[in-house]
Amino acid sequence: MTVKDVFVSAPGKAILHGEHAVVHGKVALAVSLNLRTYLRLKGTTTGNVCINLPNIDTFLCYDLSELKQLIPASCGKREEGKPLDAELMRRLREFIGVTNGNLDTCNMATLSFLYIYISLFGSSELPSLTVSVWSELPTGAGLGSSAAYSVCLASALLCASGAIPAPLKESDQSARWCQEDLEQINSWAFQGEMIIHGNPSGVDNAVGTWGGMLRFLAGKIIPLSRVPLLRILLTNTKVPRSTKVLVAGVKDKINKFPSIMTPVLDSVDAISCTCEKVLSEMTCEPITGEHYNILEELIDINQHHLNVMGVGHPSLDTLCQVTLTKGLHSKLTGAGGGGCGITLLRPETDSSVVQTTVQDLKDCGFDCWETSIGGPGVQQHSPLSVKEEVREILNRY
Ligand SMILES: Nc1ncnc2c1ncn2[C@@H]1O[C@H](COP(=O)(O)OP(=O)(O)OP(=O)(O)O)[C@@H](O)[C@H]1O
Ligand SMILES: C[C@@](O)(CCO)CC(=O)[O-]
Ligand SMILES: [Mg+2]
Repeated sequence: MTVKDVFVSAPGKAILHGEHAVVHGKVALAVSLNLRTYLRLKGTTTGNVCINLPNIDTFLCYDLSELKQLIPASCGKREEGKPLDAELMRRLREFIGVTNGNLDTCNMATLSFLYIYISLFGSSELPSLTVSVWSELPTGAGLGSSAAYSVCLASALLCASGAIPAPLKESDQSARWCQEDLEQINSWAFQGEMIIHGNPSGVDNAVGTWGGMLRFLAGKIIPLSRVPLLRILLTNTKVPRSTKVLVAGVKDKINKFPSIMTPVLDSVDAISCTCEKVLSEMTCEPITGEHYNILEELIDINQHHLNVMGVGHPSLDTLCQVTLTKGLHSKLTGAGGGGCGITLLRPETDSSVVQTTVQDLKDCGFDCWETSIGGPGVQQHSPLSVKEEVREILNRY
């Protein structure tokens, strides 16, 4: 069986409010970014499955006959959206040589690819193919790189397996799937996130799938269509961290001090709800300085709560202090522990202030840029419509 070629992309995300609390059933507000992950899947006749992940220096090929041995009897009987298939996970871990629970960058990415590939094709015939992924997102920095990766894998492999149609018509440059297909992509991407994150809430893969701004609560996704245009500065402290480890740390703290941590999570929930209310008011009445004052105070309070949860970092404190000297308010975004932060810019923030702030943050060794938010969710592309720089990288493999 030779599968058809597929080219897809999915956006990264920034969480405005609710990271970590969302894992424990609280509201999160998240928004897609204009930075994307691109995946090219090519049908081959080599008898191999190859995966090229240049962002993480991973280039691997597996013989189909080896992979066939890993297919568990349960394959094909399982529905998407269910907990991971423990037997397939056990076999895959053994196959790629992971015996303890600690998965490094390369193993996590490889495991989630092989898991989705075998789950989707295992009940029929494993096809020979090459998957290459390249991302504009920093890997493991809080901008949802794992979710964008999982959403790309899920959409391309579902499409190649025929489980969902390819939406792209000959004359199109890019196309999106219908709601039902997006739900399937989202739930397979969630499986990928389970392998990478351990215990994900699903907010990141939902943003990667649907794009725009979302309210997320216990798996329920509500797109927020009426939101004001927000100017946001993104800063990558470049301090490495693992979402899986940070999420597990917050859980331990909640288990250790339930009566202390529960009110903190409830307060974060109230912050997300208040922020949503203010954003909605800003679309139906004239925007005032007071709206921005409230948004800034919410950012400050949430940043303190995130420090209480133990997911702060001295580099993030520096970000908050440096931006505050310019009258700007920042918080971490994503899992914290380093990684990225967001800074809210006011409409009247002068470009000279933005420039000097960016320079001051760069002088701290950080990457910093003004970003546009609300990019489209997962898309299929005609290869020629993709930016030349991305095409050139993916064409190397
Ligand atoms: N471009 C990519 N190529 C291959 N693997 C990737 C890529 N992007 C992300 N990954 C996988 O995702 C892991 C990083 O996920 P992690 O959840 O820790 O960070 P994040 O998703 O960037 O941040 P957050 O979850 O806080 O938003 C990497 O270790 C790797 O396994
Ligand atoms: C830290 C967290 O809340 C957000 C990571 O972007 C984890 C999750 O929701 O899965
Ligand atoms: Mg992640």
